Amino acid sequence: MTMPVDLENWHLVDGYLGVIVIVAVVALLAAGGLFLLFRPGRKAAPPVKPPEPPTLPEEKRPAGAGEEGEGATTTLPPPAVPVTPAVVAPPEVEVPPPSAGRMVRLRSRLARSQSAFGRGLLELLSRDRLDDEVWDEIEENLITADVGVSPTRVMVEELRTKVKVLGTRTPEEVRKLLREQLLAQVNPDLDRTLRVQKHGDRPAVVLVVGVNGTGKTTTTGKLARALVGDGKKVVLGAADTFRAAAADQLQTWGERVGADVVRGPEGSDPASVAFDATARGIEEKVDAVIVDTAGRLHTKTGLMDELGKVKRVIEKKATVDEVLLVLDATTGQNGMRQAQVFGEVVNITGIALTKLDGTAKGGIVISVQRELGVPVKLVGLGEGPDDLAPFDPEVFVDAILGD
Ligand SMILES: Nc1nc2c(ncn2[C@@H]2O[C@H](COP(=O)(O)OP(=O)(O)OP(=O)(O)O)[C@@H](O)[C@H]2O)c(=O)[nH]1
Repeated sequence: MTMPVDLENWHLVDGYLGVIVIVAVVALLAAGGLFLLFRPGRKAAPPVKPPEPPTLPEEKRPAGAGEEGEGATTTLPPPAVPVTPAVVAPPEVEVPPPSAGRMVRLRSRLARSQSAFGRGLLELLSRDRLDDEVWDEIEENLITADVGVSPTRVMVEELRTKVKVLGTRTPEEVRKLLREQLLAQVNPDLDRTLRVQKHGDRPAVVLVVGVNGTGKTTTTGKLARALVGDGKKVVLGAADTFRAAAADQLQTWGERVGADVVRGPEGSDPASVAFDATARGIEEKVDAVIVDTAGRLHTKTGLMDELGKVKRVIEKKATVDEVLLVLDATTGQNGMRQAQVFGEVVNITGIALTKLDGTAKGGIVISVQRELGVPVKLVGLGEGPDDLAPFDPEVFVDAILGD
């Protein structure tokens, strides 16, 4: 039996079939897509990592950080360790060497800076014929070394007479002759004792004056060290209130040898610092109070007022035993003029000649003593803390002659 074919509706059947085929194709495509998307083994997109916490470089990392054992899941803070307060050791107090024999120890430095001057003179004086030209040269050498005009004339006259008497000279005789002359000019008979002896209960007071930059503060500090080295007790007064750094500098010098330093605010009255330092010295029964002053050379009257007041105020409590003028040996004639101004303003009792290691013009010892009528008591022979020595004329002259 055959089914009759409805030819009239055939086109309808044909339309349904088309739709079914399209739906089937779409369904297949969709299934394929899903398969591709979720097939086993397909790599998933990397998850977005949360930002890592910042890390410290190795040496800055706190101890224990990042050292947890494997598999640790939680990080506990390390147990609190009780903090022991750090013990701050008091600054070590130094014991400086005594002042005696220092110039001998520092002689090589002196010889290094001065022997050219001595060698030149010895060579000239050893010549067979000493005519006027040679004598002029000798004179020039002495002037160049800052011996000063009058002492040079005196020396040349004396040498001329003695050479005439001697006639022919051996090198030893020449050396002896020159040594005598130089020593006579330096004058070994001057009293170079530093007045730092206590008066009963009261300390001696040393006032340090001079132009800034000459080594005034350094010399004050070095002197304190030398006195401590000699077994004395010292108080320092930082009356150079003009420059705070000067007081700081002095404080360091004092701390190193266990000496108290009295200071005031920057710009305060130097006289009041000097007064307080003297009072402290009396209270602590020290041997010596050393007062560093500003002594700026604005005007002569200004300087006179300042130093005069400092001195008067100290004298309410003690006596000023020593007024030390600090003079830079390298400044030559300029330094000499400054020294004269100070000499007119205060009664200088001694000279501390600094930086003698840095100049060949050692003749300044002779000229400054002559100009001021005051002995050189101390010499600075270097920047080291113990490079200040009591002046010894014989060691000085021998160093010039390269002995
Ligand atoms: N070579 C050498 N240098 C020295 C000597 N004495 C001091 N000086 C140096 O000179 C410089 C000036 O010294 P200071 O003590 O600061 O001078 P000052 O006169 O006190 O000057 P202010 O501090 O401005 O008041 C420093 O560098 C010292 O080390 C010395 O005998 N020889």
